[in-house]
Amino acid sequence: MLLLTPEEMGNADRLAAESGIDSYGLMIKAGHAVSAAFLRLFPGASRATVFCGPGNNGGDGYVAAEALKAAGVPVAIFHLGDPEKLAGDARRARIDCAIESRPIPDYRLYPGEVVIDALFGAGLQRPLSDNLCEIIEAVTDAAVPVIAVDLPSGVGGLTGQVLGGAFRAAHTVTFMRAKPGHYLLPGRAHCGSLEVFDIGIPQRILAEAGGAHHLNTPALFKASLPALSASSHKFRRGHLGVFSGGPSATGAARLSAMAGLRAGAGLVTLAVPSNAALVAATHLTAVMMKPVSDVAALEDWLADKRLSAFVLGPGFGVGEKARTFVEALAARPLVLDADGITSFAEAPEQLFGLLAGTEPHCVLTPHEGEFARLFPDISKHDTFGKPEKASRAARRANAVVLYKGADTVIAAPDGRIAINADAPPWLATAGSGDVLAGIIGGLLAQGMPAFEAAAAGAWLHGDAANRAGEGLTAEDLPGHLPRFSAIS
Ligand SMILES: NC(=O)C1=CN([C@@H]2O[C@H](COP(=O)(O)OP(=O)(O)OC[C@H]3O[C@@H](n4cnc5c(N)ncnc54)[C@H](OP(=O)(O)O)[C@@H]3O)[C@@H](O)[C@H]2O)[C@H](O)CC1
Ligand SMILES: [K+]
Repeated sequence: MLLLTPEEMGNADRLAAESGIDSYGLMIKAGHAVSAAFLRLFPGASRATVFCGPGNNGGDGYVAAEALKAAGVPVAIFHLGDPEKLAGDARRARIDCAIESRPIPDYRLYPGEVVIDALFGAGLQRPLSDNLCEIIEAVTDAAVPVIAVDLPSGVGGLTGQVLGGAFRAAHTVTFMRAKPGHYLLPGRAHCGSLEVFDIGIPQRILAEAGGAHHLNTPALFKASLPALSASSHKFRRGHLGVFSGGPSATGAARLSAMAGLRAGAGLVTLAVPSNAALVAATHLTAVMMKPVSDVAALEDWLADKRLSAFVLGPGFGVGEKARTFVEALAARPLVLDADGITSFAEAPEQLFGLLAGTEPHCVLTPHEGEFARLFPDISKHDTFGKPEKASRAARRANAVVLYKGADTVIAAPDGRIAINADAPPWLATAGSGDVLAGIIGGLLAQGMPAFEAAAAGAWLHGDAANRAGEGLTAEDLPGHLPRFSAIS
């Protein structure tokens, strides 16, 4: 599912106009979609209170106001800025709207009203003024239902960040394609239910205008998911190696290993330091075990070319051993998670050097804190949204970066970005990240390319959590992974 950034949507508008499509016709359809949503969702409203901004978002608001009046709804319009300065389609929409408007400071709460927020959409440039924030706060505190046009005003369509303040909509009507800010946090929490309305811009124009950002749905990775065939053999289904920590820290790696097996790897081996072998062995059945205490033992083991992917990080321990192991593994498909990432906090360039110059085959899975350790300068950039941060990090590391959180973003060095928005809050539980690393490792082991494996891993992880339901523990997740053939 393609997402369009506000800039790309602007390009689509321009291309549509150049191809002869009437831009005012698009605005009419947009405004009518908003009035239809109002009538459908709030048929008993005492008044439609329409806040109209100084650009085309405001234009949509004037069209909606006029349509609601024609439907018999009492309407009050409050404008921001000098309406005489409106230009283009927005000016025309105001002229065609026979309702007197008042300046926004005149607004007072009105019992039973429903607000249409048409202040800013794609054109939001800077934080809202204090005066506007006060009005938004009054509306929010009074629990007045809000329908947002395109985006709740104050939410950045590219980043999902709130600039100063933002409406909390019950419903958002956007046009043609959702924007990243509808799915990234905190924007997602401000949108309420999201309606994507087709105002008639042709698909070929949308495809020409955008392309980098996608919502993470199976359409993005389904074609690359491993398929079982009659000739499948456990060796053909790949061999995943998962590195364990010492005797008191084998649990995290065991979670990864089990998840890798459930994700379809034909064989999974837990590589353990010798002093942890007994502890690990008492907990393993289908997962095999191999003592690998130092880099010499690792290099011996790596001579087995059937080993097709690795997970290093969960419970491994931070330090020199992790760095030397990654040095030995860097040319192979690898998920680097947790301690594996933190081990490079003092020398991120060493890691980037190891991964440079090849087809990207490594997946880094940092949460916010780990991301800041590897990419401190990128992480500090307040104006970058999560996709831009992940994308810059992916280019720098020449690796797929899966930036974890309630709005996980997956970015490839070639610019592809997937936003994962289906994970339930109960997925934030101890060991959940270890399972995610294992799923991705299991998919890499079966030959899936790194970006698709990471996107599929994040989606499968969320899907398993939804199936397992509230109260799950990380151990429950692998057992709830869906059959790949059942994913649509
Ligand atoms: N995408 C489509 O196919 C269609 C979209 N429509 C609607 O159009 C808007 C985008 O319209 P645009 O005019 O580009 O932008 P906005 O209306 O969102 O906002 C621009 C104006 O707002 C001013 N602005 C920006 N930020 C602030 C702020 N924090 N405080 C005050 N004013 C602000 C900005 O002023 P500048 O000084 O920065 O120039 C502009 O005046 C899209 O969202 C849809 O709703 C079409 O109607 C249908 C087709
Ligand atoms: K808006």
